[in-house]
Amino acid sequence: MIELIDVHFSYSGREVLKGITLGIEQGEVFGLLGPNGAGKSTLIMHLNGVLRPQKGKVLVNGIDAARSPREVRKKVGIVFQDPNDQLFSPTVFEDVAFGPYNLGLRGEELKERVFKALKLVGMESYADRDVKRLSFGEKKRIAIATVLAMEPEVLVFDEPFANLDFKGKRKLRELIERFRGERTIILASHEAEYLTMCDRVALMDGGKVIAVGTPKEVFGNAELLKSHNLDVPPLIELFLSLGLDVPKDIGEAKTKIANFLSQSSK
Ligand SMILES: Nc1ncnc2c1ncn2[C@@H]1O[C@H](COP(=O)(O)OP(=O)(O)OP(=O)(O)O)[C@@H](O)[C@H]1O
Repeated sequence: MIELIDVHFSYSGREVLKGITLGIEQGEVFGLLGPNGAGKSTLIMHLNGVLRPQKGKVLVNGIDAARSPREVRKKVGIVFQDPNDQLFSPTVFEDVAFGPYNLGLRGEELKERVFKALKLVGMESYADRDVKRLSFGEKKRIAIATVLAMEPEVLVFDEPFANLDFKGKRKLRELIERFRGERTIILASHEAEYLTMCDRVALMDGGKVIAVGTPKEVFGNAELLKSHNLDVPPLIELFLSLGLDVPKDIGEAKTKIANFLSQSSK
């Protein structure tokens, strides 16, 4: 679905992407893990042609993102790290309606699309609210809804869990599970904890891909993570030390522990 081939990018002569080659399959939940400044957001902005590689290529379903950004933007929806970069209308309804309106939706169809997206992030009662007066976490959930309302095939989330409360994080996890396999989902974070639900993870640092593998393969290498200034969450460390696979959430962690205890008592 997405192919990055030797992508290089510099800001004012300083190279921050140094030859990224990466393939992401259709329907995959893919994690980009890397410390601050690794180049995750810069890479993400290449996925819909906001930034263009100075060398190399980004292909979405075979379409060159730099050459056909308009076409690619219909396929790839990006939720930016800071919702203030994404929200600009007076009310929540208008902000969420903006994308589908531009896709040609009107009347009841538009209204249905907006409320469907708001419901997915648990914000349907916020439609008439003034965007400027929302809290940061509320804005973040609305920013997610603005992208969901366009129903893109690829959903990209840059640090989506940061600043969300318990309910916000739960809703986002539910959303990812709901779309698993159906849409391609890319999650960027500097915290491994939020990427355990991924099918595969790429570890990035210094504008390069250092490793790609399952969460077990990548997070299992604690020394590698620490050498790139990344924390190994205690829960992951515990599971790996017991020889168990990394659970994708607390529900799976409970099941794995229960099975482990029943096996050990036999
Ligand atoms: N517009 C810009 N102009 C100049 N340098 C930039 C610009 N945007 C980002 N950078 C620099 O590029 C490098 C990569 O930044 P980027 O935001 O892609 O990293 P990141 O992995 O997303 O980091 P974080 O986890 O902190 O969001 C950093 O050194 C950053 O300071």
